[in-house]
Amino acid sequence: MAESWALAVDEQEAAAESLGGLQIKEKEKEEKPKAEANGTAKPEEEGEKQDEEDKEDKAAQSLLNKLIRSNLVNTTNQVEVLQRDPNSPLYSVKSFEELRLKPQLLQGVYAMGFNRPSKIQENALPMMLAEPVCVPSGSSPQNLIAQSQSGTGKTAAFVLAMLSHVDASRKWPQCLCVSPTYELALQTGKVIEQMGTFYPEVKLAYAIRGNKLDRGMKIQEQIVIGTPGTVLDWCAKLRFIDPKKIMVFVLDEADVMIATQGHQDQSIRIQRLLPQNCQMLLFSATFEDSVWRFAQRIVPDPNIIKLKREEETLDTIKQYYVLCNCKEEKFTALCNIYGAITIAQAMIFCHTRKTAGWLAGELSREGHQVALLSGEMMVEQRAAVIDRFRDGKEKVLVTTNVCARGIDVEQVSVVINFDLPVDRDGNPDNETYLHRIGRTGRFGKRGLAVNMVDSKHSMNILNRIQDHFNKKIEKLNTDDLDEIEKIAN
Ligand SMILES: Nc1ncnc2c1ncn2[C@@H]1O[C@H](COP(=O)(O)OP(=O)(O)OP(=O)(O)O)[C@@H](O)[C@H]1O
Repeated sequence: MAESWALAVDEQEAAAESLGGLQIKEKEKEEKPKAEANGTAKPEEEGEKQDEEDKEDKAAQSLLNKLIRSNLVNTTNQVEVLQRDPNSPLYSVKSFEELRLKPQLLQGVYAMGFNRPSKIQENALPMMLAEPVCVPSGSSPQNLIAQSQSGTGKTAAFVLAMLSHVDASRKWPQCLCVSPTYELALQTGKVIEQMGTFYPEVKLAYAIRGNKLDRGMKIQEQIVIGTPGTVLDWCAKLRFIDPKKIMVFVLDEADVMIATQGHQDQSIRIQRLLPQNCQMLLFSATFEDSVWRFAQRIVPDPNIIKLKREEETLDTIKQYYVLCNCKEEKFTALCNIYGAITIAQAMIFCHTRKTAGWLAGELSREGHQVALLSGEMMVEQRAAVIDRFRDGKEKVLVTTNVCARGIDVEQVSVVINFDLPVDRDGNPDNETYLHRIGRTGRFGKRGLAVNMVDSKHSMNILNRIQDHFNKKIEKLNTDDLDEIEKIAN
């Protein structure tokens, strides 16, 4: 059985490599990047301590979301629009034709399988495409700050705006896009290349570490995408780009940007080099005060578009807890649950990598097809594991919270908190609890959540979670098969 577990891991890793993430991985090896952006582990130190250091990594999470997302996130919420000039009519479009795009771009949009603009695109696109971009000095173009959760079509929107604004006959950079990390820049670059498939005259350059150019060179590509440090060097120190000729400046993932030391200042310094009539566009998945303050420094006189996140609720979830004394007992309880009810697919959350690894091994020995998401995996490997699980190739996904934050696997109806979610100070992490087991209105299917409690402390955590949501979490006796069977009905 141990071999089969090892085989399963090999298989998962092989799947990850075939994803094409390899290219990034090799580059990373060459250039010895910091561990910050790619979700790779720090040098191997055994044990729980390291797991605790396994801190949330916004950039890695954002990349993971991009890698596993193939569709738009649907939301029933309405877009809020604040126009710079409240007297001007509010334009929104329901089709891409209405935007009068260049035929090559319309073809690119349709080839990507987009039939109609997403909610955020309906309002953002007409604003961003409003002509002329280069307005006479004295007035400014339509600047935009847009916030909506990941997967709502922001990247596609600003890529289309950049491609629409370039003059392909001019051989110098006209659009500049900054992304928080090397990997995110590559990912957005791919979207630019894809959408521009039928517009080959427009070229793209990557201002990212490792892309060394000869001194004195001038970039001829019309669009440049990169990370703040390299973009700033290329504009200011090395002068590969004449910032005064930039017409559109995009700052993507502002919330991730400000979480990285130095990026905020570099972005502001880039922005200061740009001409007054350059269109400034800023995108963010979240909009806490710090992001808002940053946005206002980068984007003068903005239009603002916001789309609220679809809230998750516990209304359609049956919640239980099981009392145990140790992890072995928790495992037995889990086996009893599996023995009593049919579980199509389940996600199991552990606090540490070590527990997750142990549990995955035990489950595998019991004959389950198990997928393991672990912190030492590269983001591309994690994406491949999630893809396989979504395709039903494995029936159980064991993971730590850090790895699974923000991931939606719609078909999962059973969630097991093998360890309860706590924050770094050991207090209940209500938000994570809700996110693990909650459902949005769209997936209002019934779900089942089982919490394993193994100490007074975790009982206390559970009680506090229960009080916070004001929803009863029932006790379940997993030694009583009849009782377990009932919860499935
Ligand atoms: N109008 C559209 N119709 C159909 N699919 C779309 C449309 N716009 C974007 N998509 C697809 O939806 C997914 C999410 O879009 P996009 O990456 O632009 O969102 P985002 O808000 O930028 O999210 P993230 O910040 O995670 O990148 C992508 O797979 C993209 O190809």
